[in-house]
Amino acid sequence: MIKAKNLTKKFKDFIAVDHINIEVPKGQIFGFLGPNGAGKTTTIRMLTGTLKPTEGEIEILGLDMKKNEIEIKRRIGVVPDEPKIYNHLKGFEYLEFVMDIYNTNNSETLNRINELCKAFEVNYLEKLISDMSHGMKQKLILISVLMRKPEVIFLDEPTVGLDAKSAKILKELLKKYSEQGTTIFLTTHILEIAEKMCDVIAIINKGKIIAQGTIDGLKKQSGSKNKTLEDLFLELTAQEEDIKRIVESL
Ligand SMILES: Nc1ncnc2c1ncn2[C@@H]1O[C@H](COP(=O)(O)OP(=O)(O)OP(=O)(O)O)[C@@H](O)[C@H]1O
Repeated sequence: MIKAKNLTKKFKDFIAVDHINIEVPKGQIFGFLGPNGAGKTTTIRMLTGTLKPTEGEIEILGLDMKKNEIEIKRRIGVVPDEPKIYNHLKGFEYLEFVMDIYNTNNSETLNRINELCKAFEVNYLEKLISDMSHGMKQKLILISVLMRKPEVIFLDEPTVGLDAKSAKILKELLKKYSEQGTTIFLTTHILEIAEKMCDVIAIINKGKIIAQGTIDGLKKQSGSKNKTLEDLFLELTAQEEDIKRIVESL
């Protein structure tokens, strides 16, 4: 469903994403982890057609991104890390706008909006987006994506700004959708989310994928099944010694 081959992005001389390979089959929840600045958002932007790669191939839903960008964009859903949406619109106007773009202004979608609003306790669709908090905007974007039931969903740090109940509902919903065949690609800094939700994870560091597999598989490779994902992540990204040194110096 999601394939990237030798995917690379250079910003002038700086290599933000360095020849990475990713393959996510239908119905899988794929977790993309990495320290700040590792290249996660840059990768998502390339996979979703908002940033042109410097090198490499992308295939989504069996379609080549170079030839079928519009078709891919029509069939995927993207929840970006920053909820940048039209501030001058009210919540319901934004949802209507998205329904018009995707040509899904029908009773089925309206019913789904109602259900999703109830689930995420969104009772502020009359408010202007400019007057909404970060979490309120995040929930509006989530609804605008989930209401369309896209076949592939990309989420960049989706639980940031969400209260505990909304975050839990989102996690449960994503699991349910994946069981129904939706393919999910998400980034998170919350390793517990990765551990509980993801079928497969990849860890990116300085633009390169340094580990990829199931969490159990990665633990086995590291030689200790008792390690937590946090231990494994810090070890692989060579941050464990740094942390010891920093804490000792404080
Ligand atoms: N438009 C740009 N121009 C120049 N450099 C960029 C640009 N976008 C991203 N970068 C750089 O590419 C690197 C990867 O950034 P990216 O946003 O992909 O990281 P990330 O893994 O998503 O980080 P975080 O976890 O902090 O969100 C960073 O060093 C960043 O400064």
